[in-house]
Amino acid sequence: MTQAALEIEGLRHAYRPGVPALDGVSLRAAGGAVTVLLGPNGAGKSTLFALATGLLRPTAGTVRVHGHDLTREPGKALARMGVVFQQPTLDLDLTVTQNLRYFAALHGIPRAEADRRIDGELERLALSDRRGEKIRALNGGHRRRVEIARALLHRPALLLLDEPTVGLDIPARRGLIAHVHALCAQDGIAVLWATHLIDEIDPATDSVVVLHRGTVRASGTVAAVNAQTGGASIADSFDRLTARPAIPNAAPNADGAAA
Ligand SMILES: Nc1ncnc2c1ncn2[C@@H]1O[C@H](COP(=O)(O)OP(=O)(O)OP(=O)(O)O)[C@@H](O)[C@H]1O
Repeated sequence: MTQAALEIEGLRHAYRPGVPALDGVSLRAAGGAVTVLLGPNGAGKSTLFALATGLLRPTAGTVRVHGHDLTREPGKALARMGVVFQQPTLDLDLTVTQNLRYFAALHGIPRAEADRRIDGELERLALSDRRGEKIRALNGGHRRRVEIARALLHRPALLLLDEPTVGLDIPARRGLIAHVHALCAQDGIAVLWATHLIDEIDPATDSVVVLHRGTVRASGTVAAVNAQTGGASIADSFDRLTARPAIPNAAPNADGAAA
């Protein structure tokens, strides 16, 4: 099997002894595609992100980023990874450019090169005209885009996004989803996108990993997951895999439109 940008094997973590939040999770995220980590509240998505970024140490299992083991070669593994956490981490009283320059400096990117990269990322995220504004003045969708621009400045091979659309309205959500898919296609980076929202999956292109109560219940393309469950759609498969009772004839809504 060829090397994927992210390879997780047998990952386990328990916050309390005997109560695993993750219990032997394995998954891969390949370059040029979005892998959607789909799970309901409490499935273990944020725990997986904390382990994949080295914030928590697993009780068992491995995380490899472009072949670099996160425990044994944390510097090399983290250098290839960009992260957007669920909770925004921009400095509200700095401008867009100041936030991005600060992050570039932390990565040791020289100022002139940092400014070139900042210009490029802001342009493709349609934010060039906001560069001099304080983060406080931006709406939620634009703040998220700044976080994505920041996560890409050191040219990672892997981008981790933990529920990046939380709090955004529907047009902002759609815009963010489209931007991230375009980044994948343009740069060939791998994206792991955690969500509980089925309508954030592009059934034509995305891979899906369904996580429930700390274990992977199914994975693969949408067609493969539906074949595994016998579901008529990914929404149906998700209900079957997470044992949520299906609501007959329910109208699709913003949180779970059938794909
Ligand atoms: N710091 C913590 N201490 C103890 N238990 C925790 C902690 N963080 C998470 N948990 C528990 O671990 C399990 C997985 O939680 P986690 O936050 O990883 O799930 P999630 O899929 O990200 O959920 P959500 O969609 O609600 O963010 C849950 O049972 C949760 O209560």
